[in-house]
Amino acid sequence: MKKVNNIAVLTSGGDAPGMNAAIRAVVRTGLYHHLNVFGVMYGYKGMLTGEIFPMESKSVANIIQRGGTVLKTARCKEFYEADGRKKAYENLKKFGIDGLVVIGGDGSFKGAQKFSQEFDIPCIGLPGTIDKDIAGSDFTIGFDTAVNTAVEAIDKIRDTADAHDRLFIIEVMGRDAGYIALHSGIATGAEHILMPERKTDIDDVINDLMANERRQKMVNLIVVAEGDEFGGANEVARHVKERMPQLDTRVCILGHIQRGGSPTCIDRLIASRMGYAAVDALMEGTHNVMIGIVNNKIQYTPLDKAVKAKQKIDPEWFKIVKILAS
Ligand SMILES: Nc1ncnc2c1ncn2[C@@H]1O[C@H](COP(=O)(O)OP(=O)(O)O)[C@@H](O)[C@H]1O
Ligand SMILES: O=P(O)(O)OC[C@H]1O[C@](O)(COP(=O)(O)O)[C@@H](O)[C@@H]1O
Ligand SMILES: [Mg+2]
Repeated sequence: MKKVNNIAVLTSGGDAPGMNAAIRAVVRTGLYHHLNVFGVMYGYKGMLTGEIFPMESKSVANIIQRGGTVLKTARCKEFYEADGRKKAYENLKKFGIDGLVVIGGDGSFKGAQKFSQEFDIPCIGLPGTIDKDIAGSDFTIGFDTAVNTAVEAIDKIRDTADAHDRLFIIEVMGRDAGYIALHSGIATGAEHILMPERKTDIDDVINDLMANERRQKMVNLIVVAEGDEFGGANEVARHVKERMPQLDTRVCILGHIQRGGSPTCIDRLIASRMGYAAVDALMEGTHNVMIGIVNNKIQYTPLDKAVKAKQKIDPEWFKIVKILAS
């Protein structure tokens, strides 16, 4: 059964709440199976600089509830180049590492895919990103916490919007994916949700705002994903102010607050389960897959498929938004 002896774990790309719970699960499961477990600091950057150290059970004590990542994270330019990846491989080999768990987002998986094609170190990916821009899993580690943070913030914005009869245009994170916008927008009763997966029709937005004004619905919330092709909250606000200068319009960009904080129960659960499954996968000799959870079951997706196929948003959601905000 045991195809590996020395495994390493790292976190890469944007941090996400629950990454610590995933690290803990990988370390403790690895030790349970008598593997040597190494931590790599700062993602691929630490592989290049050789910041690699042995981990024990107590290295991951008291972290399940903490946001951020105790292994730190980074975006690493050198890893895009073959020379950089070779240097990283040589460093891993110095420690005899024969299996790697990469906790990160789509970019990290692209890197892991290249690395595992070039060298004889199998990689297992765990989807750790607030954006949920990865196929092969119903949830990504950090998404639920980020959405709940956004919901809490938007609820507060609604209070002040209501007090002043204002339109608020709220920008949430999501570089290429609108899931945070969709989930937080529906959960807070937003009038419009704008996201990269769907072309923004600004006339439609303005027409709705005009209709709301006619029927004296004065509080309006528009949630925009930062990656919306129309240009984000400021751009939307510029158009609205031009066409409806009488509206009292404000912009609020939620920003990095969405990346921090104690992970929700869901994020801790999926991180723990995925971390455990990652070690299983390495031990049974499975190579270069992402561990996902689909319909509450662990599912393996080849790394290249996880990053290529974007999750699709069911158009019915937009109908729901429109009906419920009417
Ligand atoms: N196409 C690629 N080839 C090699 N390495 C990559 C590639 N894309 C991303 N990476 C590596 O993964 C790191 C994290 O990717 P990034 O897109 O910033 O974050 P995330 O993994 O959260 O999506 C990058 O800084 C880089 O080191
Ligand atoms: O913290 P940075 O480097 O400014 O990156 C911001 C980006 O990271 C994210 O928070 C998460 O994206 P990744 O998971 O791809 O790292 C995006 O929503 C956002 O666009
Ligand atoms: Mg990404």
